[in-house]
Amino acid sequence: RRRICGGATIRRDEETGEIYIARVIHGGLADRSGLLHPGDLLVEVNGSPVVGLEPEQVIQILINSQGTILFKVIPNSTHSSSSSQKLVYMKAMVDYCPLQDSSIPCPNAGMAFSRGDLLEVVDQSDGQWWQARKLPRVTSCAGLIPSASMLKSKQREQWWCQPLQVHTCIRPCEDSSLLSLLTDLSVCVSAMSTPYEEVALYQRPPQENHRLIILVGATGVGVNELRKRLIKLNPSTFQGPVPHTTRRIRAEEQTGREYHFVTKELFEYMVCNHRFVEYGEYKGHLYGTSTDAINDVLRRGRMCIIDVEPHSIQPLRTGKLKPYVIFIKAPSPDRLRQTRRDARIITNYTINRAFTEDDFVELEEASRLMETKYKQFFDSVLVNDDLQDACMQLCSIIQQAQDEPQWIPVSWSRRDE
Ligand SMILES: Nc1ncnc2c1ncn2[C@@H]1O[C@H](COP(=O)(O)OP(=O)(O)OP(=O)(O)O)[C@@H](O)[C@H]1O
Repeated sequence: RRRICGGATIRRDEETGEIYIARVIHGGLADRSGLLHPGDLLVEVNGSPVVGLEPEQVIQILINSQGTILFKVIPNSTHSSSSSQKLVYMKAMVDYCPLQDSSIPCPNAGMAFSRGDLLEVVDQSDGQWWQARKLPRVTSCAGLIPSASMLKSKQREQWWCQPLQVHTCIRPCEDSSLLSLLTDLSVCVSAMSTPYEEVALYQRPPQENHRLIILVGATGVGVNELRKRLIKLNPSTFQGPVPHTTRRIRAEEQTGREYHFVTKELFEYMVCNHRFVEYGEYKGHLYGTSTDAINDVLRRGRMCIIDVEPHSIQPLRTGKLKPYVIFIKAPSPDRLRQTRRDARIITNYTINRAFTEDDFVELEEASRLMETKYKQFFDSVLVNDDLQDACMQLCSIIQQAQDEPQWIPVSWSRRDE
């Protein structure tokens, strides 16, 4: 059994009754003193022998002590300096709460985190429990988090033991298409196999292609409007990929400019070969955005801006595209009503009308759900309040994404990716 005391956890050897320092919490009191190390045998606390005591009794001695606390320890001769450990950075792809985890040796020393949090892992010497701090750093003291393998087995356990959880996990929030359902399932499965994603700071070398910029947001929040405005603002820098379509070419159009006009057979062939990021049907014709069209824009040295459904982000997360994902978030309900007075809801076939009260409620809810569900994939969140402001903020976020160091998965930098 283990308990925490002054930034260290202790454990009792059940055979001998001896009390040992189990781990020293990085940045805590004991760590800063430099005097206690994992494996040290605790002999006395303030002159009282502790051998044979329960860890709780040792804690009680500490609680009752006033002023200086005196430990008598026999140092662990084999301990290796923890300061020599390399810092590793991880993005959490799952949520974790130590207070709901019965297996944690010491819940008080645990650190809660949620999907998308950036963790600085300071100690991986234990195969089961690591020590980490959240970034940006608010405290110098680290907390216990389950190791990747530990978290994987916890996730697997939850998956198999709680069928209801699986159901919740895969329930799509904004549309119920089979594709969305399957992609949600794949997001869950991938979070189970990679609960932490190792990340590193990446600065795009000037000669390398720009990072793909992905905009996502709930229907009607203004993703398309922002994308269009951005491209209009600086068409020589920002560009959208040229989509493919099976509809007939019109007199004023040119293939490869407005669209790549292709036959239905070729389109279907491309679908089968996974060449589309997204595709769909409109008035009996097929339309789609291909990865080749994205690469065309990037190869020409431009910044490619696309807007996709959130379930299309995962397949785009590759070392070649190094996508930077910006979530376009709905503003507060009041601001939504004030700013969208002249806005129009336009959907595929027949609808082109002003926003109603129900639309505002739905939009706000959809935006909130989307953020909760996919936040681990977002690099930045932009509130689309005043349109001009949002457009300017978007420009500056994109500039930073391209020119300043950003956290990306380390796997994206590997040559074999
Ligand atoms: N910040 C804003 N202030 C006022 N009106 C806005 C703002 N952002 C977008 N709009 C307007 O809201 C309406 C919906 O925007 P838009 O078509 O870009 O939504 P969308 O998120 O792309 O939706 P969809 O996914 O259905 O295409 C448009 O009339 C657009 O001009």
